Amino acid sequence: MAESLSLPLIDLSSSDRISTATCIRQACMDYGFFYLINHGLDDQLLENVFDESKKFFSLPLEEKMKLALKGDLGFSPLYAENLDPSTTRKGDSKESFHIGRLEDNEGHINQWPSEDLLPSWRFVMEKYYKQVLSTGKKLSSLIALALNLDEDFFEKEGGGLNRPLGVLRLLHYPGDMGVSDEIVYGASAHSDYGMITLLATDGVPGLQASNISFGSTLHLVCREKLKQPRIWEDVNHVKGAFIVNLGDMMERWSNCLFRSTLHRVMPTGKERYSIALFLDPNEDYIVECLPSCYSESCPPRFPPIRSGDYIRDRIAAAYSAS
Ligand SMILES: O=C(O)CCC(=O)C(=O)O
Ligand SMILES: [Fe+2]
Repeated sequence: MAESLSLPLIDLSSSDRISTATCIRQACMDYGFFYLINHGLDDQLLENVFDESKKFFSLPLEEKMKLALKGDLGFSPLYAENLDPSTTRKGDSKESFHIGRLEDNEGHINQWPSEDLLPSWRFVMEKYYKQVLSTGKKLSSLIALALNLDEDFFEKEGGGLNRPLGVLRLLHYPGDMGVSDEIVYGASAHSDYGMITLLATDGVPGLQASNISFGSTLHLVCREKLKQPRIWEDVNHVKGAFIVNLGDMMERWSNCLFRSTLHRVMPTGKERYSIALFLDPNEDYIVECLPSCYSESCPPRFPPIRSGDYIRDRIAAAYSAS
Protein backbone atom coordinates (compact mmCIF):
# COMPACT_ATOMS: atom_id res chain seq x y z
CA MET A 1 0.00 0.00 0.00
CA ALA A 2 1.23 3.51 -0.79
CA GLU A 3 2.17 5.89 2.01
CA SER A 4 0.20 9.13 2.28
CA LEU A 5 1.85 12.44 1.52
CA SER A 6 1.68 14.95 4.29
CA LEU A 7 1.23 18.18 2.38
CA PRO A 8 1.25 21.71 3.81
CA LEU A 9 -2.07 23.44 4.53
CA ILE A 10 -2.27 26.99 3.23
CA ASP A 11 -4.92 29.25 4.75
CA LEU A 12 -6.21 31.67 2.10
CA SER A 13 -8.03 33.75 4.71
CA SER A 14 -5.00 34.46 6.88
CA SER A 15 -4.35 38.17 7.41
CA ASP A 16 -0.64 37.49 7.69
CA ARG A 17 0.01 37.45 3.95
CA ILE A 18 3.77 37.52 4.28
CA SER A 19 3.99 34.38 6.37
CA THR A 20 1.37 32.69 4.14
CA ALA A 21 3.50 33.58 1.10
CA THR A 22 6.56 32.15 2.84
CA CYS A 23 4.72 28.86 3.44
CA ILE A 24 3.57 28.80 -0.19
CA ARG A 25 7.13 29.35 -1.38
CA GLN A 26 8.35 26.41 0.64
CA ALA A 27 5.46 24.18 -0.47
CA CYS A 28 6.03 25.08 -4.13
CA MET A 29 9.76 24.40 -3.90
CA ASP A 30 9.44 21.14 -1.94
CA TYR A 31 6.28 19.56 -3.31
CA GLY A 32 4.54 21.58 -6.02
CA PHE A 33 1.40 20.49 -4.15
CA PHE A 34 -0.47 21.86 -1.14
CA TYR A 35 -3.95 22.00 0.39
CA LEU A 36 -5.81 25.30 0.26
CA ILE A 37 -8.19 25.86 3.17
CA ASN A 38 -10.56 28.68 4.10
CA HIS A 39 -10.80 29.52 0.43
CA GLY A 40 -14.26 31.03 0.76
CA LEU A 41 -16.04 28.71 -1.65
CA ASP A 42 -19.47 27.74 -0.52
CA ASP A 43 -19.78 24.02 0.46
CA GLN A 44 -23.32 23.91 -0.88
CA LEU A 45 -22.22 25.21 -4.27
CA LEU A 46 -19.50 22.58 -4.47
CA GLU A 47 -22.03 19.89 -3.60
CA ASN A 48 -24.32 21.18 -6.33
CA VAL A 49 -21.50 21.05 -8.87
CA PHE A 50 -20.74 17.42 -7.99
CA ASP A 51 -24.47 16.58 -8.22
CA GLU A 52 -24.85 18.22 -11.62
CA SER A 53 -21.65 16.61 -12.84
CA LYS A 54 -22.99 13.16 -11.83
CA LYS A 55 -26.24 13.87 -13.66
CA PHE A 56 -24.35 14.70 -16.84
CA PHE A 57 -22.09 11.66 -16.78
CA SER A 58 -25.05 9.36 -16.16
CA LEU A 59 -26.69 10.43 -19.44
CA PRO A 60 -26.53 7.90 -22.29
CA LEU A 61 -23.26 8.06 -24.24
CA GLU A 62 -25.16 9.10 -27.35
CA GLU A 63 -26.49 12.16 -25.53
CA LYS A 64 -23.04 13.08 -24.17
CA MET A 65 -21.46 12.66 -27.61
CA LYS A 66 -23.74 15.39 -28.94
CA LEU A 67 -21.43 17.69 -26.96
CA ALA A 68 -18.16 15.99 -28.02
CA LEU A 69 -15.07 18.20 -27.80
CA LYS A 70 -14.96 21.12 -30.20
CA GLY A 71 -11.50 22.56 -29.88
CA ASP A 72 -10.80 21.81 -26.26
CA LEU A 73 -14.29 22.41 -24.88
CA GLY A 74 -17.08 19.90 -24.34
CA PHE A 75 -17.24 16.19 -23.62
CA SER A 76 -14.34 13.75 -23.89
CA PRO A 77 -15.28 10.04 -23.66
CA LEU A 78 -13.51 7.15 -21.91
CA TYR A 79 -10.00 6.36 -23.21
CA ALA A 80 -9.86 9.44 -25.46
CA GLU A 81 -6.87 10.88 -23.60
CA ASN A 82 -3.61 9.14 -22.78
CA LEU A 83 -1.45 11.19 -20.45
CA ASP A 84 1.43 8.72 -20.35
CA PRO A 85 1.78 6.63 -23.52
CA SER A 86 5.04 5.18 -22.15
CA THR A 87 3.16 3.12 -19.54
CA THR A 88 -0.10 2.31 -21.28
CA ARG A 89 -1.34 1.99 -24.83
CA LYS A 90 -4.94 2.13 -23.83
CA GLY A 91 -6.13 5.64 -23.03
CA ASP A 92 -7.07 6.75 -19.53
CA SER A 93 -10.22 5.32 -18.01
CA LYS A 94 -12.02 8.57 -17.41
CA GLU A 95 -14.56 10.76 -19.08
CA SER A 96 -14.48 14.51 -18.74
CA PHE A 97 -16.28 17.71 -19.62
CA HIS A 98 -14.47 20.99 -20.22
CA ILE A 99 -15.86 24.47 -19.74
CA GLY A 100 -13.81 27.48 -20.82
CA ARG A 101 -13.94 31.24 -20.54
CA LEU A 102 -17.52 32.36 -20.11
CA GLU A 103 -17.24 35.41 -22.33
CA ASP A 104 -16.42 33.87 -25.65
CA ASN A 105 -14.01 36.42 -26.96
CA GLU A 106 -11.45 34.16 -28.56
CA GLY A 107 -13.66 31.74 -30.49
CA HIS A 108 -13.66 29.04 -27.78
CA ILE A 109 -17.31 28.23 -27.59
CA ASN A 110 -18.73 26.44 -24.59
CA GLN A 111 -21.19 23.66 -25.16
CA TRP A 112 -24.03 23.19 -22.70
CA PRO A 113 -26.36 20.23 -22.12
CA SER A 114 -29.93 20.96 -23.11
CA GLU A 115 -32.01 22.73 -20.46
CA ASP A 116 -34.74 20.13 -20.95
CA LEU A 117 -32.38 17.43 -19.74
CA LEU A 118 -30.44 19.32 -17.09
CA PRO A 119 -32.23 22.57 -16.25
CA SER A 120 -29.83 23.89 -13.57
CA TRP A 121 -26.61 22.66 -15.11
CA ARG A 122 -25.36 25.77 -16.87
CA PHE A 123 -26.34 28.08 -14.01
CA VAL A 124 -24.49 25.97 -11.42
CA MET A 125 -21.38 25.55 -13.59
CA GLU A 126 -21.17 29.25 -14.44
CA LYS A 127 -21.54 30.20 -10.80
CA TYR A 128 -18.82 27.78 -9.74
CA TYR A 129 -16.53 28.78 -12.61
CA LYS A 130 -16.67 32.45 -11.56
CA GLN A 131 -16.08 31.71 -7.89
CA VAL A 132 -13.25 29.24 -8.30
CA LEU A 133 -11.57 31.54 -10.82
CA SER A 134 -11.69 34.35 -8.31
CA THR A 135 -10.19 32.03 -5.65
CA GLY A 136 -7.43 31.13 -8.10
CA LYS A 137 -6.69 34.80 -8.71
CA LYS A 138 -6.52 35.49 -4.96
CA LEU A 139 -4.07 32.64 -4.64
CA SER A 140 -2.03 34.00 -7.55
CA SER A 141 -1.37 37.22 -5.62
CA LEU A 142 0.14 35.16 -2.79
CA ILE A 143 2.16 33.18 -5.30
CA ALA A 144 3.48 36.49 -6.65
CA LEU A 145 4.56 37.46 -3.11
CA ALA A 146 6.08 34.02 -2.69
CA LEU A 147 8.21 34.74 -5.75
CA ASN A 148 9.28 38.14 -4.40
CA LEU A 149 7.13 39.94 -6.97
CA ASP A 150 4.53 42.66 -6.45
CA GLU A 151 1.30 41.04 -5.36
CA ASP A 152 -0.55 42.26 -8.46
CA PHE A 153 2.21 40.97 -10.76
CA PHE A 154 0.03 38.33 -12.44
CA GLU A 155 -3.29 40.17 -12.26
CA LYS A 156 -2.26 43.63 -13.42
CA GLU A 157 -2.93 44.76 -16.99
CA GLY A 158 -0.66 42.68 -19.21
CA GLY A 159 0.20 40.32 -16.34
CA GLY A 160 -1.36 37.23 -17.91
CA LEU A 161 -4.11 36.66 -15.34
CA ASN A 162 -5.99 39.91 -15.91
CA ARG A 163 -7.82 37.92 -18.59
CA PRO A 164 -6.90 34.38 -17.61
CA LEU A 165 -7.40 31.21 -19.57
CA GLY A 166 -9.37 29.20 -17.04
CA VAL A 167 -10.66 25.76 -17.94
CA LEU A 168 -12.98 23.90 -15.62
CA ARG A 169 -12.77 20.16 -16.05
CA LEU A 170 -15.37 17.80 -14.61
CA LEU A 171 -13.99 14.29 -14.29
CA HIS A 172 -15.63 10.91 -13.85
CA TYR A 173 -13.69 7.69 -13.25
CA PRO A 174 -15.98 4.65 -13.55
CA GLY A 175 -15.50 2.11 -10.78
CA ASP A 176 -15.59 -0.96 -12.97
CA MET A 177 -12.60 -1.01 -15.29
CA GLY A 178 -13.58 -4.23 -17.11
CA VAL A 179 -10.97 -6.84 -17.99
CA SER A 180 -7.75 -5.78 -19.69
CA ASP A 181 -4.35 -7.40 -20.15
CA GLU A 182 -2.55 -4.19 -19.25
CA ILE A 183 -2.99 -1.80 -16.35
CA VAL A 184 -5.63 0.81 -17.02
CA TYR A 185 -5.13 4.05 -15.14
CA GLY A 186 -7.82 6.53 -14.22
CA ALA A 187 -5.29 9.15 -15.24
CA SER A 188 -1.81 7.97 -16.17
CA ALA A 189 1.27 9.79 -14.85
CA HIS A 190 1.50 13.42 -15.90
CA SER A 191 2.27 16.88 -14.68
CA ASP A 192 -0.29 19.56 -15.42
CA TYR A 193 0.48 21.91 -18.27
CA GLY A 194 -0.31 25.37 -17.02
CA MET A 195 0.15 27.65 -14.04
CA ILE A 196 -1.96 26.35 -11.14
CA THR A 197 -4.65 23.70 -10.74
CA LEU A 198 -7.32 23.85 -8.03
CA LEU A 199 -8.76 20.39 -7.56
CA ALA A 200 -11.86 19.36 -5.62
CA THR A 201 -12.30 15.63 -5.05
CA ASP A 202 -15.25 13.63 -3.76
CA GLY A 203 -13.34 11.73 -1.05
CA VAL A 204 -12.84 8.52 -3.04
CA PRO A 205 -9.10 7.75 -3.02
CA GLY A 206 -6.96 7.22 -6.13
CA LEU A 207 -4.85 10.37 -6.56
CA GLN A 208 -1.12 9.82 -6.08
CA ALA A 209 1.95 12.04 -6.49
CA SER A 210 5.40 10.80 -7.31
CA ASN A 211 8.40 10.89 -5.03
CA ILE A 212 11.86 9.90 -6.03
CA SER A 213 14.48 8.56 -3.71
CA PHE A 214 17.95 10.04 -3.47
CA GLY A 215 19.81 8.07 -0.85
CA SER A 216 17.93 8.43 2.38
CA THR A 217 15.92 11.54 1.55
CA LEU A 218 12.79 11.75 -0.54
CA HIS A 219 12.20 14.60 -2.96
CA LEU A 220 9.20 15.07 -5.13
CA VAL A 221 10.15 14.97 -8.76
CA CYS A 222 10.79 18.26 -10.50
CA ARG A 223 13.55 18.47 -13.01
CA GLU A 224 14.16 14.81 -12.34
CA LYS A 225 10.77 13.73 -13.70
CA LEU A 226 12.30 11.07 -15.92
CA LYS A 227 14.43 9.47 -13.22
CA GLN A 228 13.51 6.11 -11.77
CA PRO A 229 12.47 4.56 -9.48
CA ARG A 230 9.32 6.51 -8.95
CA ILE A 231 7.69 6.19 -5.57
CA TRP A 232 4.03 6.99 -5.49
CA GLU A 233 2.29 8.38 -2.44
CA ASP A 234 -1.42 8.91 -1.89
CA VAL A 235 -2.69 12.46 -1.89
CA ASN A 236 -5.57 12.19 0.53
CA HIS A 237 -8.79 14.11 0.33
CA VAL A 238 -9.08 16.78 3.04
CA LYS A 239 -12.66 17.83 3.60
CA GLY A 240 -13.28 21.42 2.55
CA ALA A 241 -9.80 21.89 1.06
CA PHE A 242 -8.72 22.28 -2.53
CA ILE A 243 -5.70 20.29 -3.61
CA VAL A 244 -3.52 22.81 -5.43
CA ASN A 245 -0.69 21.78 -7.71
CA LEU A 246 1.59 23.68 -10.03
CA GLY A 247 1.86 23.01 -13.73
CA ASP A 248 4.84 22.91 -16.08
CA MET A 249 4.30 26.46 -17.23
CA MET A 250 4.82 27.67 -13.66
CA GLU A 251 7.93 25.53 -13.42
CA ARG A 252 9.35 27.16 -16.58
CA TRP A 253 8.22 30.63 -15.54
CA SER A 254 10.00 30.31 -12.19
CA ASN A 255 13.12 28.85 -13.82
CA CYS A 256 12.54 25.58 -11.93
CA LEU A 257 12.45 27.28 -8.53
CA PHE A 258 8.87 26.03 -8.19
CA ARG A 259 8.11 22.53 -9.28
CA SER A 260 5.37 20.78 -11.14
CA THR A 261 4.96 17.26 -9.86
CA LEU A 262 4.01 14.03 -11.55
CA HIS A 263 0.71 12.64 -10.39
CA ARG A 264 -1.78 10.00 -11.50
CA VAL A 265 -5.14 8.51 -10.57
CA MET A 266 -5.11 4.79 -9.81
CA PRO A 267 -8.16 2.57 -10.21
CA THR A 268 -9.59 1.52 -6.85
CA GLY A 269 -12.70 -0.28 -8.07
CA LYS A 270 -14.80 2.62 -6.82
CA GLU A 271 -16.46 5.22 -8.95
CA ARG A 272 -14.83 8.64 -8.46
CA TYR A 273 -15.63 12.25 -9.39
CA SER A 274 -13.37 15.29 -9.28
CA ILE A 275 -13.42 18.86 -10.54
CA ALA A 276 -10.30 20.70 -11.62
CA LEU A 277 -9.80 24.34 -12.51
CA PHE A 278 -6.74 24.87 -14.67
CA LEU A 279 -5.67 28.47 -14.36
CA ASP A 280 -3.31 29.76 -17.02
CA PRO A 281 -2.28 33.12 -18.43
CA ASN A 282 -4.18 34.32 -21.51
CA GLU A 283 -3.27 32.80 -24.84
CA ASP A 284 -1.15 35.71 -26.10
CA TYR A 285 0.86 36.05 -22.93
CA ILE A 286 4.55 35.34 -23.40
CA VAL A 287 5.82 33.18 -20.57
CA GLU A 288 9.46 33.95 -19.96
CA CYS A 289 11.63 33.64 -16.90
CA LEU A 290 10.24 35.80 -14.07
CA PRO A 291 12.41 38.77 -13.11
CA SER A 292 13.00 37.43 -9.61
CA CYS A 293 14.00 33.95 -10.79
CA TYR A 294 17.26 34.46 -12.63
CA SER A 295 20.65 35.95 -12.01
CA GLU A 296 24.03 35.95 -13.66
CA SER A 297 24.88 32.67 -12.01
CA CYS A 298 21.43 31.20 -12.69
CA PRO A 299 20.41 32.24 -16.21
CA PRO A 300 16.98 31.43 -17.70
CA ARG A 301 16.77 27.75 -18.62
CA PHE A 302 13.91 27.95 -21.11
CA PRO A 303 13.18 30.13 -24.12
CA PRO A 304 10.03 32.28 -23.98
CA ILE A 305 6.81 30.60 -25.13
CA ARG A 306 3.33 31.85 -25.97
CA SER A 307 0.95 30.49 -23.36
CA GLY A 308 -1.79 29.46 -25.84
CA ASP A 309 0.66 27.60 -28.10
CA TYR A 310 2.22 25.72 -25.22
CA ILE A 311 -1.11 24.54 -23.79
CA ARG A 312 -2.50 23.67 -27.23
CA ASP A 313 0.52 21.52 -28.12
CA ARG A 314 0.40 19.65 -24.81
CA ILE A 315 -3.32 18.92 -25.15
CA ALA A 316 -2.85 17.74 -28.74
CA ALA A 317 -0.08 15.35 -27.66
CA ALA A 318 -2.26 13.75 -24.95
CA TYR A 319 -5.21 13.26 -27.31
CA SER A 320 -3.21 11.88 -30.22
CA ALA A 321 -1.51 9.24 -28.05
CA SER A 322 -4.49 7.00 -27.35
O1 LIG B 1 -9.00 13.55 -10.61
C1 LIG B 1 -7.98 13.86 -10.00
O2 LIG B 1 -7.87 13.70 -8.78
C2 LIG B 1 -6.79 14.42 -10.74
C3 LIG B 1 -7.09 14.91 -12.12
C4 LIG B 1 -5.87 15.40 -12.83
O3 LIG B 1 -4.77 15.21 -12.41
C5 LIG B 1 -6.02 16.18 -14.08
O4 LIG B 1 -7.13 16.21 -14.65
O5 LIG B 1 -5.01 16.76 -14.52
FE1 LIG C 1 -3.37 16.53 -13.32
